[in-house]
Amino acid sequence: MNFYKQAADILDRLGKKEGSIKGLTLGNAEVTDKKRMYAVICETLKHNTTLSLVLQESKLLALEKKLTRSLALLLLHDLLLQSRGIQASDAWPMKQAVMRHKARLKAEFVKAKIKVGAKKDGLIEGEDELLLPRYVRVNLLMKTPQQVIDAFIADGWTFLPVPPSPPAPPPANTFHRDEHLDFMLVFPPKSDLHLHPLYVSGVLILQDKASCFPAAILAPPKNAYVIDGCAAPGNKTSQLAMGMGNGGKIIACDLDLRRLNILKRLTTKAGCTNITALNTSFLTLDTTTPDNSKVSHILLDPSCSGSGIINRLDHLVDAYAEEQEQATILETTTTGGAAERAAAEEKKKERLLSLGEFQVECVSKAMTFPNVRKISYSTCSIYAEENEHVVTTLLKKHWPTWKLTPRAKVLPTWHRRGYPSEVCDIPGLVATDEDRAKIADCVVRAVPGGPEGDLMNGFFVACFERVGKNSLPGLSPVWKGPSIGGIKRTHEEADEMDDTTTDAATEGTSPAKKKKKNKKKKKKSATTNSEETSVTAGDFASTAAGVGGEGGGVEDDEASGDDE
Ligand SMILES: C[S@@+](CC[C@H](N)C(=O)[O-])C[C@H]1O[C@@H](n2cnc3c(N)ncnc32)[C@H](O)[C@@H]1O
Repeated sequence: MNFYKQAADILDRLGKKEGSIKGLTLGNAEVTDKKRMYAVICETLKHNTTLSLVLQESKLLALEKKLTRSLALLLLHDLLLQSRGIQASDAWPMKQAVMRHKARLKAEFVKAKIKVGAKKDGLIEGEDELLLPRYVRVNLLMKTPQQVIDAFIADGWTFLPVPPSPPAPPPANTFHRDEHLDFMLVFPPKSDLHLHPLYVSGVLILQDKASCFPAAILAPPKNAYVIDGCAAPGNKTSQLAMGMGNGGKIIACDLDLRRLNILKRLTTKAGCTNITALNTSFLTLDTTTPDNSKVSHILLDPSCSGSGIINRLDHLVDAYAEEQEQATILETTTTGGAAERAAAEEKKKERLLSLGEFQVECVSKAMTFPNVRKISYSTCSIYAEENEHVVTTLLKKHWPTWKLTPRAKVLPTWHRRGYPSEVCDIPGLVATDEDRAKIADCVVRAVPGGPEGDLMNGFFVACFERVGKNSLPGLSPVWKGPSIGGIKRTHEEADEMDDTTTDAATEGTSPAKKKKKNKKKKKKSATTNSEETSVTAGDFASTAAGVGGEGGGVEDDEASGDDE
């Protein structure tokens, strides 16, 4: 396809929120010159305000009926802002349609820049930046946060002992520790650390805060067998490895070989030595192999709409989408745009439903591993269809064997929880507002952006725990218990039940031996529990070290693997 037509198609899809900039350009197999495409899309979006005004004032679309709005914007961008002009054959009718009005368009561009207060290059001040902090995960496999803090202070940075209040990005040349994740440092927006020796050597991992939540919540013990089911490009995998101190074993599975190769490169750079990368579908894994049947923890961060991801440019997509919609309404004479809007809305709904089905399938598959006890499910989506609705469907399907891990063990000090209004009814389980609120409280959300948002990408995490193998008629749902205490009691019951289950294997041993074995088991379980708690709940409250490793990773991140 002609480069400009393909670019126009991408702009249209961005306008309909069918993906993110990186996903539709760098991550798009149909695009051959990915870097050029990414640059053209970014630049056109950055100049959208000025170019749209040129389009409107010149009435180009009315004069040249074959031009679409997105194609016209792209061609105007190259005509007005690129010294080399439009890179297409002079015989191409679309180029001719623009070039016929070249003088007029240039004159309108001069006027438009003055009108919108744009700088010399047609860019409005501040239009290309969104002030999110630069989050940096310290790779605890290599250095402690204090060592990194000292290194930055030695470089001339000022360390803030407490984060700004109310929450805001740190001012220029200052940085602080994150208040929820002890391995995380927070720098001012636009801090470019790519050339910093600590980044180059794998000590610093550029990873959004929210994307560190799933591995921190899952927090497998050091010797565990773990699967990261949809792992590439691998920031959450390396966070798991970090939290496990390179102990145990992590099977990192991804369908996409190119992305899996990025995972291998990144996790090697990060010094991870306990990861086996598998290029296969998580959905087809054999749960009965010797390794897989030992798996106790699974992290699932499956493909999603990516609607929560913002980077410095994604806010421009929002503005573009809005303008696109307005323009469609104005330009559509027959239906006033209503039919187009309804069709686009329907398409979006279908896509979310199909993503939701895939996500349910992934978690349901995870629940079939014979010894799995804990599963974290996450998306970088803002839509309930991929979040609360998926969780409710899973509870409906798998209750009472699986329940949600209560807030006390899921980033308890993180304020933003699920939306109760999006928790669906489950007959016999969820019926009242109180039920819905309790379910919503178990899960974590992050609202993208700032200042109203959480100064990070939009995100969602839920954690499921197996209640017991021989479950469980009559066990109260956690949120129907009398209090948080009720939740705890349910956990203890579950642990006891697992003990009972394991006891089946000790049948035939003498009572004395059995007693000894049970004692041993109790001791072992205490050790395991202390390993788990050392990296989970309480630490979030106290911000003690080791919340469970570094992780994150954004679906679209390509060459670097950074969460940008
Ligand atoms: C959101 S991304 C994962 C990001 C990753 N967890 C990180 O933090 O770097 C989703 C990944 O799921 C992979 N995927 C999609 N379907 C899959 C399947 N059936 N089995 C395994 N991986 C799959 C995609 O290739 C993509 O790399």
